[in-house]
Amino acid sequence: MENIMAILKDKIQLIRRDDLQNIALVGPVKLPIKQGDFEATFQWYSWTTVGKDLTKEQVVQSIPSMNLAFGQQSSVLVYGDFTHDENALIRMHSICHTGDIFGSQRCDCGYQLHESMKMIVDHGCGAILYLADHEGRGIGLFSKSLAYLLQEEAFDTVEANHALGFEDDTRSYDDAIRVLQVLRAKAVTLITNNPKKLDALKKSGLLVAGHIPLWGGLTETNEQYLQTKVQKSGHMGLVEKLTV
Ligand SMILES: Nc1nc2c(ncn2[C@@H]2O[C@H](COP(=O)(O)OP(=O)(O)OP(=O)(O)O)[C@@H](O)[C@H]2O)c(=O)[nH]1
Repeated sequence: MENIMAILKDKIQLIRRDDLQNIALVGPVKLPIKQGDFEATFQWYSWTTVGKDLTKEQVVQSIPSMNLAFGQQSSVLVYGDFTHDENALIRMHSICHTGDIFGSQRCDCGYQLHESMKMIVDHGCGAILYLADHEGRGIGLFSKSLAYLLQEEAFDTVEANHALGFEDDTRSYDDAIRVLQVLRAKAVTLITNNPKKLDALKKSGLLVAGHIPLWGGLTETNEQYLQTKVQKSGHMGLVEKLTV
């Protein structure tokens, strides 16, 4: 264990939460990425919650019994000198198994993920927080498949969540913000169309320089989904762009 801790100790940070858990943040791990013509090397961190009293060594010792493959862990891709650069773009991206992995055209998630990675690399500095417990705006993947079936019967995305007994949006940004605060104290510019994400950042006391809307990837199959976000969820941006 001593040998292992000599390697890992400086790569693990324990971040305080207000409850009985802490966040264990691990990284950076060098992550070279290639997506078609796009290539860049990011620094990657992952995090999970752990018992409040655990030391770094106890965290490492307890991971085999934590069944982490059955839960969801979030992560962050960092680009450039994220701590010191004056201007950093960030994206808090809610996991979308169908859009991000399969390239589903029922939503714009895959487009937003890949476009924001390019924007951050073009800008020279930033981070993408990939929030793994946000699937379906917080209802989970299985429930999202049920919601999609209802949407095929004329429910919109918000109505489908409600019909299944969920709130429209139950996502929390608290842990992501705590991680962000460890990685950077200077102001950030958020890539989003969602005012709730912007409010969460501002309320946390984090310095927010502004936001950049990201509309695109519009198709016949996601047009209604995007319209509903503008009409019912208050998403900001260029509404006139929403015509295929
Ligand atoms: N419940 C539900 N969730 C969906 C649907 N389509 C995409 N999602 C999820 O919606 C989340 C993304 O939320 P969006 O409302 O698209 O966008 P946002 O994150 O609020 O805002 P942006 O920062 O502008 O992307 C992801 O977790 C997707 O899995 C759907 O039809 N129903």
